[in-house]
Amino acid sequence: MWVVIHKLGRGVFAKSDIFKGDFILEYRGDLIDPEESKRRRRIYHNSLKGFMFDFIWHGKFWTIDAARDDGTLGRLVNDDHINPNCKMKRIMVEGKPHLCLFALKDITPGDEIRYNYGDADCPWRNQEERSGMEGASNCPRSENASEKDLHYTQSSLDNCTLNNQETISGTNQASNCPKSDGASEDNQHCTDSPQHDSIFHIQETIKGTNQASNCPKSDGASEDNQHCTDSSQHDSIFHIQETIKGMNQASNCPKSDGASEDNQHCTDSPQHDSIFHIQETIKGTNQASNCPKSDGASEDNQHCTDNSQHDSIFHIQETIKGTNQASNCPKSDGASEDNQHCTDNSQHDSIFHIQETIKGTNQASNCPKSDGASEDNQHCTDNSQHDSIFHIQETIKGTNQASNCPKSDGASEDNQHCTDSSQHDSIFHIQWLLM
Ligand SMILES: C[S@@+](CC[C@H](N)C(=O)[O-])C[C@H]1O[C@@H](n2cnc3c(N)ncnc32)[C@H](O)[C@@H]1O
Repeated sequence: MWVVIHKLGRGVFAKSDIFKGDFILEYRGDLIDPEESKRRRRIYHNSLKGFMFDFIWHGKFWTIDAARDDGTLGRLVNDDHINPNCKMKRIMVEGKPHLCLFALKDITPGDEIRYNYGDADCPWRNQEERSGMEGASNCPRSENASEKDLHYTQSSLDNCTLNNQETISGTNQASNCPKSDGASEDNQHCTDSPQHDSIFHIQETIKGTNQASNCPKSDGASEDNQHCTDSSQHDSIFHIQETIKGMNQASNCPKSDGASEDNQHCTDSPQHDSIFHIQETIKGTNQASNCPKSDGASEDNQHCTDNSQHDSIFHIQETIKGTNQASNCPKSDGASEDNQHCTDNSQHDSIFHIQETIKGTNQASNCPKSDGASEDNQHCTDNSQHDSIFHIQETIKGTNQASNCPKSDGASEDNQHCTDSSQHDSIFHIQWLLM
């Protein structure tokens, strides 16, 4: 069972053991100077100011602005100034400061990751913790994130990223991964994309109800494609629990786990083949979505079968009480042409567009534009929406949701998964029953 924090909105929870001194994740965002920080604060809604992390560097206040939802988890870690289990440190990577979280103590599965935002004037302190998205113009702020600069190179960075991905789930981090609080500072290698693939559950609360999702079962996918099995909780499974009523939601991109080039849909920085199970309970009703069934696509393209769920990138566009969030298609960096479903220019067949209407506000997402994918893989073009794009339209509070089958305009037979005569297996119609 997962602890759900009702009043703080989203929080990040350990899924596996984390040990004292372990590097946990980076607080990622735009590094901006004091002038730019001031400018953004002038125009940001209060709820966004809470994602601006100030710290001193070279005698000035700099800011990491994580207001934009880039899918990373650092921005979702909550404050605890009394009993934090981790600490933010400033790490230098190729001359630029990065903010990285390190465990102050052993953290066990189910614990919420929380750090002391600093001496800032956080409005929720000295009073009962209350709903999180109220103004927090000076939180988080660390006035002494680190007393001295620790310098690292890109290669040590990359090396550590790899080790983190390989070792964190239930085991110690590799020896060259960053360590804190006791470990030599020399070992602190903060990574460029240190989001940890195996450990977090985002638990969100919808009016006091719990949500949980389980790892999909894989039983017959080729080793190459088997990203989530019974025995190994896969790094791409995210549990997204959402809090509606004043909260934002975010989706996170899982990291690549070393799929062969053939299956490398999302690598390094780009997001990865991911299985999302979004289960939402709103006012006591359950909703569930299931993996689409495969209809005979070539092995090469068969990313989702009856038993092995599929590499899916979710784009969750959410408008909650007038605030938009958007996530963008990950960039592909070297997937073979055959499998390159999401490139700089052509988004991928597995992109989910989740449209949610909450409290009467509409959001819309559009089909990604394709400009250069091979015919074989061109699943979503200007004219033909692709078979694997999910349009989940959700209306909360008594309205209907519907999704339509995309129209095909000439994609090769191989890829034409949704036609007039055969409703395609990858289209989900998710309808929510409310109240
Ligand atoms: C960096 S975000 C953390 C993620 C946030 N809970 C969310 O759902 O987006 C910082 C914001 O979370 C909320 N928050 C963080 N720690 C809190 C706490 N201890 N009590 C109440 N609200 C908190 C505040 O609104 C703060 O501005």
